[in-house]
Amino acid sequence: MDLKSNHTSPVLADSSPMNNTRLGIHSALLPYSHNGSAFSPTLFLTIPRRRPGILDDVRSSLFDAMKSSSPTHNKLTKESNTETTLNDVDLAYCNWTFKYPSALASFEQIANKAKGKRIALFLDYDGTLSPIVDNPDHAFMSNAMRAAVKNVAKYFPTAIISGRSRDKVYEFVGLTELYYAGSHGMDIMGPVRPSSTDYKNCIRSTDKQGKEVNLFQPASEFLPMIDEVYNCLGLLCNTSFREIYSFSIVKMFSCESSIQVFKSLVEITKDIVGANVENNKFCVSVHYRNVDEKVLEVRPVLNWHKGKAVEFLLESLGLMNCDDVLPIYVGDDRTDEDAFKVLREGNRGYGIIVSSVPKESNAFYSLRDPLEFNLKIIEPITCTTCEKTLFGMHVKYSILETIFVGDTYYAFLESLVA
Ligand SMILES: O=P(O)(O)OC[C@H]1O[C@H](O[C@H]2O[C@H](CO)[C@@H](O)[C@H](O)[C@H]2O)[C@H](O)[C@@H](O)[C@@H]1O
Repeated sequence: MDLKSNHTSPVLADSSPMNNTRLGIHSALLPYSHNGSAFSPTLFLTIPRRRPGILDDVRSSLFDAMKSSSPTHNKLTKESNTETTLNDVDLAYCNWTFKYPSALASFEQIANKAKGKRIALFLDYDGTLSPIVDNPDHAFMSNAMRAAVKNVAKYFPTAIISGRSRDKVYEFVGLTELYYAGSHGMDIMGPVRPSSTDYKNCIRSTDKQGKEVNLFQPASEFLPMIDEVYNCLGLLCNTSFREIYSFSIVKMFSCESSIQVFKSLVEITKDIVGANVENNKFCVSVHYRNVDEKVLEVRPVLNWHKGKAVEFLLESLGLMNCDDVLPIYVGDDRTDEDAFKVLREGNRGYGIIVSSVPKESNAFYSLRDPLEFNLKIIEPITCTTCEKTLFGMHVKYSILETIFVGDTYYAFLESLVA
């Protein structure tokens, strides 16, 4: 098994591509961010001076580039009889979907691929099942989404893989029928594996309902250090983070010790006020999205990520290397890319990226926002011809949406539940 921990230091990672100020800090890194931007593994701190950030510039130049290589979309408005252009943002998004087609529009293609296969569904939480909101404690999923996920899980093994702590994401989702992986897959509670001896730190345990499960925590040796970092950051936030008026980003760095992390953060963020620190058990998130949609994360340097968590769960479910299994992973941020990549590289399944802005991804398909990913109603249907009870997904907003009627529809559904 390819699980290596070469360092005992945690990593601070962030997605901002800004580079105004550089402060070198020792370390080996894992480049993680929540915003989908890739960055080079160099060490520096970046402190942009003004809002809006460079992301806006990048975005607008990207849009300009797309626009100039696209046909002009003009339309005449009936009322004013004046010419108006299609909104630039929509146009850019529209162009992007040539590369990452909408999972809704491509349902037939997905359905074809799923024929005769068992689907295994992996879902990210923030930005996928819940909308992104300012306060991380208020990222609630809607009841409709919960009901949809519950229904999906009746038919397909379904797991949530989140950067949150496993307990926290379970608290939000509240469905006992799912498998949960927290801390970006570093804390997995899954089905009892046929053999857990090949994974260090994989133990038998019981879940909240007393059911026997496997608990895999590949980063458990980092726990004391992460706790220390969390305590330091918590103190820092209480004292100096009051009201954010300027914008500082630690692009990414890691240190010999959490004390160094703490000292660096004090220095970098002394003018920043109002941020919020979240303990995700094996990771610590420092939120400063009130300046921009950013989160800084401290996590162990460990060759373990959401892609590995998908593989681990597939293996635990006895679905690994099975030709008749189609894993689907839905996620929205940089950490989900590891899972998309695993599915794409092995030609095993489909990643679906939830994004309202164009960005490079290893996913195959896209969805615009969590509202579009509403698995709404999935209900058993009785086929009028064969009288078998079938599995139905036929509502407007669903990645698995189907509007088939008649035989084709039933044939597809039958193969799904076969
Ligand atoms: O893997 P995920 O389930 O997507 O979790 C990733 C991070 O999500 C949360 O932060 C993000 O959502 C917050 C609530 O909408 C938002 O305020 C923040 O700006 C986003 O980055 C969560 O709070 C983090 O701990 C997770 O790592």
